[in-house]
Amino acid sequence: MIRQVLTIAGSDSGGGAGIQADIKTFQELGVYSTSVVTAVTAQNTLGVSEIYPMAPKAVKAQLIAVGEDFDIAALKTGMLFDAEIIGETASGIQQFGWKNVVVDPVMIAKGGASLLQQAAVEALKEYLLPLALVVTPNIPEAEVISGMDIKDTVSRRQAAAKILSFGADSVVIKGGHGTDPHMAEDFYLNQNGEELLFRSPRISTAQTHGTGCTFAAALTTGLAKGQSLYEAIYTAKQFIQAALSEELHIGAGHGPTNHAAYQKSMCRKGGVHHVEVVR
Ligand SMILES: Nc1ncnc2c1ncn2[C@@H]1O[C@H](COP(=O)(O)OP(=O)(O)O)[C@@H](O)[C@H]1O
Ligand SMILES: Cc1ncc(COP(=O)(O)O)c(N)n1
Repeated sequence: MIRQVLTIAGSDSGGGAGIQADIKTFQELGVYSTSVVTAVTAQNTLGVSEIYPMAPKAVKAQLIAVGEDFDIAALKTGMLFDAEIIGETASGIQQFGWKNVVVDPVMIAKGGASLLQQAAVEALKEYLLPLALVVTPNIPEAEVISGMDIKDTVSRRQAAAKILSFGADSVVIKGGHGTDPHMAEDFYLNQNGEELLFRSPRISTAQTHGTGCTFAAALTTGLAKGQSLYEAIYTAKQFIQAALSEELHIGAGHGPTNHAAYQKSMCRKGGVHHVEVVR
């Protein structure tokens, strides 16, 4: 039977991030996607113009509809917007006993719009992080959650450890916002103190809308298929590398990544992107 996954996230009318990026990624990687919409954003590659959060009871009703009928092998959360929606999300995950929970703590869109209310950060730490198998902040999000500045590899490790103190099994601090001009380096740390670096050549492109959502969705797919966390992160890194490599050039701003590029690269001899793993 096809593996079933769930994304709990916001809608991006521009189609590059949020629920739309997740569903495209799930489809490309061969799992069946269900979705719980937390907010509707009016958004394109130039930015977010308006946000309409769903009523918490509408989020709850969607969670129950999915939970009562589908066998969810893994799920990801994205834009959750406020503390009430975080509360409903955490309750739903607990009610249905869902495992393989990937928390992408979406806070700020690339154009600067706030996708999570400041007051909700505490709710995220208290209710959602303890349920996470892995939490995938980018560098600014990791700084907010940990309350620490990340300026080098030492402070990155310290921030990761602080994030784990809120109860997630593991963390990946994504490196898209890093300062290394040559490498996009994602740092993994788990509760046993095991750490890994997943490194790919940094691609010079402005077509980066939805990179975080796409990476987390690919990771979620790997978990749903029974891959180890290591394999799932590795494949997700290959997926985003392919999606950034073959630009679509859509829209006038930060364009979307190319969700079809990974499958195309699989069909080409030597086309799959190499990821360096440093232990
Ligand atoms: N220019 C780039 N070249 C290669 N990989 C990138 C680039 N930008 C981001 N990535 C990768 O995309 C994924 C998402 O990272 P990031 O952009 O930090 O997340 P977010 O979209 O949440 O800000 C990570 O695996 C990161 O290493
Ligand atoms: C609805 C929604 N969710 C998430 C993001 C973040 O996008 P990114 O993956 O580029 O950080 C977004 N812009 N819109």
